[in-house]
Amino acid sequence: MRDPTRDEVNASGAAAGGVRQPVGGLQSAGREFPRLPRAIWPPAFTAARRSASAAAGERGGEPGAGERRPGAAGVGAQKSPPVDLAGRPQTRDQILAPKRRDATGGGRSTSRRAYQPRPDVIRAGLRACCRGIMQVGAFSVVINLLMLTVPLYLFQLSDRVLTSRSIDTLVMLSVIAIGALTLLVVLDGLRRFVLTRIAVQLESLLGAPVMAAALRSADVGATRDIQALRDLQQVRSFINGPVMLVLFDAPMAPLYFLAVFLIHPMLGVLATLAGLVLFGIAVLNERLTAKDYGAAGNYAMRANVQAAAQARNAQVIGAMGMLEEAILLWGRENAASMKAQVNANDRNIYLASLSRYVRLVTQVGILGWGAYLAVQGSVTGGMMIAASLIASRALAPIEGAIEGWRGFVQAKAAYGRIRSLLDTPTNDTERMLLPKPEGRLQADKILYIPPGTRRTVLNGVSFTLEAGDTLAIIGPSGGGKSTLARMLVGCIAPTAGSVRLDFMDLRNWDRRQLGESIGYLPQDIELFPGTIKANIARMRQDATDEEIAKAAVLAGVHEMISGFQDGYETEIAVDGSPLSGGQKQQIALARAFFGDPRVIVLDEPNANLDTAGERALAAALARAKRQGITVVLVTQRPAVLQSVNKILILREGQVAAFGERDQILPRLMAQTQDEALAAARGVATPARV
Ligand SMILES: Nc1ncnc2c1ncn2[C@@H]1O[C@H](COP(=O)(O)OP(=O)(O)OP(=O)(O)O)[C@@H](O)[C@H]1O
Repeated sequence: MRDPTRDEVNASGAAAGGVRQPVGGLQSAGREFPRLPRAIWPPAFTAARRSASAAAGERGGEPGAGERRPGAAGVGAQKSPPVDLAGRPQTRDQILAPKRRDATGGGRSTSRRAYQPRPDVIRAGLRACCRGIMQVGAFSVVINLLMLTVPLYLFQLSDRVLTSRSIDTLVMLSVIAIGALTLLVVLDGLRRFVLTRIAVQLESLLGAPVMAAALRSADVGATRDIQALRDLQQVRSFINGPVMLVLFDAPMAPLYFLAVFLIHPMLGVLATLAGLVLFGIAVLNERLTAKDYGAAGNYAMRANVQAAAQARNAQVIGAMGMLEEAILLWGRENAASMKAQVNANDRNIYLASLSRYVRLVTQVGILGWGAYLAVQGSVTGGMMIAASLIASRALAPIEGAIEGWRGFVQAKAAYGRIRSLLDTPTNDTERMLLPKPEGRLQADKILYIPPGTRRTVLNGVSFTLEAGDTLAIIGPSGGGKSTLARMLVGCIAPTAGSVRLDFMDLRNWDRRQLGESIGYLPQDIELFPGTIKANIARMRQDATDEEIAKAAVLAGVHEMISGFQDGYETEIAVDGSPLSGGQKQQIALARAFFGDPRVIVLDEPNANLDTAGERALAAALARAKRQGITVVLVTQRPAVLQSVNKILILREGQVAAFGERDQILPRLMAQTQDEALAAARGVATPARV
């Protein structure tokens, strides 16, 4: 059987979540992910591949995952002219310009859509694994029957061979036993292979939806961070692990009890009683450890969040000698996690030891009672030994479940977190692609109370910008400027009211199309590890060099980039080096200008700029205006106000003033003068604008 390629694994990721795959499949920074090892693949994988292709078809004829989209050159790759699905050359506008679906729902656009996770992604994932799970179940039934080989062999040796002294019988029985054991080992290996692939398949199906959901939850300020990805790995390890095999073996335990009963009812009663005692211990184990294991997991999660935050702030920690405090902060959570873990582990060890003791005593008990019955002539010696071995086999899954309980609890908790993350309602239903916006931006009575708080951050904010307007949002610190900026680009949704682009509520835009029409420079700039050009191109694989250069020129950073030895190919590290703070800001500015956006929101774009940088920014704003791009900039610096035509003053979440710059600026200056005079006289002035 042919092993699935990375593209196919990638495609299975698309199957559940409708993921738009990066052009070129699982490629990262020019490197290909290693192929999966050749091995036996369960037919479930083939089914998943088929459903993946079907899903790709459902999404409006997108090319299959891993295929190169026609015309997609990739950042830095050899460029070839884009062509449409029929092979006709296409311009970029034709590719990106949305095609409306006709009223009958036909003529669906081939333009890329926002990532649309399926609501039933977990169920789809489990369904795809169903066939593999059934295979493992079938293998387990046969394996558990074959497990009776050794007891039966012993029984036959003792009661048949030793009494008849027949070497032929011995040879025949030995051949049969070795054959059965060979089959057992092969099937056991096979079921482990299949489980490994089920685990990989589940992760490849859920990886993209979980990653998307994790990013989305981080977007709205949730702290789940990338924990969900760790959870997914935990679930995969569990599926691969020994406890999973125990779970498959457990349903066969009654068969063994029945076999002991058939040997002698009294021995069966003894084995069953031991089984009930072990079951009781298992229940007790669950009661005594679940809470502490849960707490240990939660503390460990918090410790990881602390560690990640500290890694991000490593320079601050180093520079200001905060290492001890940082370790203390992380260590507190970690210690709490370890304490809870030790508590639970201790109880688990006591109970696991008790369960082992019960099993061993049961084995001895069956042997002893068997010997008594043999003396009485009720059973033979071989039956006695076989009964002991079979009873031990019957009790093994319960004992294994107690020992592996921790893994089970942790995997269950991880799965629960993944579920709740994927079940979090999103606004990502499939949206009709709209005509390319012109840039008319409207905020209508926006109220914003951050989820989980009672604090009103924005209250009744309304304003309208025509395409090509340049608005400066100014106001005191904490007034809600950055929150408003994030809302204008659709990062957060208003609690009430709406933000509209070209009359359409941002929530009704296709997320990908909206993103392509918007440029955003946040206050805290993080560039991605990669080249300058990949960063400017928003990591898009289909960006052309021309588009990248155009964005850099528009943002006025082409000259600055030329100063680097490797120019656009300069590699940016995780910490942003070799770029300075101002240079990072300029690259992020070019990123905001990339791809012909119609609205650009810049949050303190000049915070790190020198005079030359500010001049470049002013020129960029002028160029944007000439191109009819609507620009909103949050600023604290008066210099940039010369480049805008509208000003909005935001104070305590409310619009204190909004209008043409030439009307607002004189009032602002008059107030500044009043304040300066009042400060000189030592009296406070009431806020006017
Ligand atoms: N998710 C949130 N939860 C609670 N409070 C929030 C949240 N987001 C913002 N705030 C509060 O809203 C207020 C406005 O924050 P915002 O960052 O928008 O202010 P700003 O005007 O941009 O300030 P600065 O000029 O200092 O950047 C702040 O007091 C902040 O604490």
